[in-house]
Amino acid sequence: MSTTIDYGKIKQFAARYPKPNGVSFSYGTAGFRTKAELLDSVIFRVGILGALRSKKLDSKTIGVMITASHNPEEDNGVKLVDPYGEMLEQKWEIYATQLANAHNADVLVNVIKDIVTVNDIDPTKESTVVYARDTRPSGVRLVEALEHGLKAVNANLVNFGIKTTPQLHYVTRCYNTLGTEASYGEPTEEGYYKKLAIAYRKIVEGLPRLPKIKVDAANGVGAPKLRELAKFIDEDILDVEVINDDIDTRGKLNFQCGADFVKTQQRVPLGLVLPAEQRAASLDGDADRIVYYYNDSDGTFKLLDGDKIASLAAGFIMELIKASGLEEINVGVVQTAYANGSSTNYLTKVLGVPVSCVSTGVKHLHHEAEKYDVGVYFEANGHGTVLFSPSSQARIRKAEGKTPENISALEKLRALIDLINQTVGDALSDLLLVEAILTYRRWTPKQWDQAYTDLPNRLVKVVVSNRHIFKTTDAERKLLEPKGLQEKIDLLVQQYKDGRSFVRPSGTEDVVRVYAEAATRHGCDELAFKVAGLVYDEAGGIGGRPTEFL
Ligand SMILES: CC(=O)N[C@H]1[C@@H](OP(=O)(O)O)O[C@H](CO)[C@@H](O)[C@@H]1O
Ligand SMILES: [Mg+2]
Repeated sequence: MSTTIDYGKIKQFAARYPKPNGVSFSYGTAGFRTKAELLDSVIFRVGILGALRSKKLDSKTIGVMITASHNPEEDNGVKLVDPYGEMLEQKWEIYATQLANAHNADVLVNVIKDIVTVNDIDPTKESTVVYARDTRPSGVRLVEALEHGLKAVNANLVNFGIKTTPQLHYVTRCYNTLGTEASYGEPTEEGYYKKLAIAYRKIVEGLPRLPKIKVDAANGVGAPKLRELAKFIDEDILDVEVINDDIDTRGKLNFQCGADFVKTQQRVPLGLVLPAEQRAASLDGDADRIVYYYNDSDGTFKLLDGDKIASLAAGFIMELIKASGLEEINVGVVQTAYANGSSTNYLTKVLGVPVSCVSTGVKHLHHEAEKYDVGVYFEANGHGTVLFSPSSQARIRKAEGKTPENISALEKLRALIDLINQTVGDALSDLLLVEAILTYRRWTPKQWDQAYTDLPNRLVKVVVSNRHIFKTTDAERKLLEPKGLQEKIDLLVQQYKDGRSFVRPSGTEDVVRVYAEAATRHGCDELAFKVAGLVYDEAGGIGGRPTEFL
């Protein structure tokens, strides 16, 4: 089969995937995401872009994931994954947007020609794309559109089937490191489970097992995959019950369950009976996020979110590094503006770890975390992981340790390097990470929670006529535009003890998000709804002013 680009063939294929009229697409924080019925042409074109990216990068394998994560079942989305499992390079996001918006086949071909010329791509190079989808029914049709895009440019297709998003990131890195010194593992689903299971055993072996954990899988792909993973881990070291595991009944995916629901509603998901002081966790629809929680003895719901996980992980890793006798391995934590103020305070003041704040979106966190020897990054919503730099990995693997304490800590650090999916936040890998730390520390969820108390916080959406007029600075914590709005927010914030509030346009939904926190629940809610009211009134609110806005 010829590998070169045949523009006539592209035009023929493209005719089957006309761009819908009157819609404009944009490759945002999480790739393209919208109603599934609008996405056929977009995904067809993403196939073409994936192949071009592979050609550009010396025929490395590129990943494509079809999912809309925690969003409603009728939505879908797509994102490209670079060779080492990272998010697509930012410069190429613009090409994705240009391709998606080309209004006919001729324009499409011209955009492709431009990408080839500007990037000096050798069209005759081979290209390979590995792809997967979540359990959404629309995924079947959209995978076909992707395959047509790939065939239009004679790419090699590797269908990875129904998988979690982090599994696709994992396998992409595995393919590109196969047989090298940096080999990330076996490029199969089974290889993924084995790697995690072996590492988990190394940390918890010989320690008393924790009580059973219930995991809400959001009726998504996490359900069968967690069950599969559990098969590789003996019951004597992990006791897990998967709930909300119905991936066949329409309308159930993420419906009143899952990590996003639990985080935003601050209550247990549908279908979960949770006795006091027992821990449970929720995954999101593509299993790249996880949050923990429990009910206190008086019935109060307590959330252990991404900030709590970051604090738990950073504390544990710092302790191991100290015990290992290795010197000068620095640990840092990366958060976004949505991190609870109490968590930042705990990390900096109690753990004494440097914390950086970056813009929302995994790529920003990941990039910043790479600057540390060990970079822990988590979004408050439960997406995150830990990155060990190549040099810190080499040092940890090489060190022999002088004392039994050194040796034991080094063994655990080595196991952590394998346990943690370093390509991207991974709910299954993070679940095992948290379970391993809790087992090691013999902590109940309440003991874990005692590190610090979250400031009451609230997230509110405001629907406006054009969210693109909102321009931010300072890791999205301040508004530059609309002019004058930030000053008014500042005046409101000053009225509340420990008050903090910021406004930014969402990168995944057509809304503006308002975040507020303050010393009391009443104060926090009042601040959030006053700022939301301000945004609605002064920046083009539409669709009726919600009654709770002040
Ligand atoms: C407040 C919030 O949770 N924002 C989420 C959401 O982004 P927005 O740009 O806020 O829509 O989706 C992103 C992708 O999943 C995730 O990275 C981010 O944390
Ligand atoms: Mg997700």
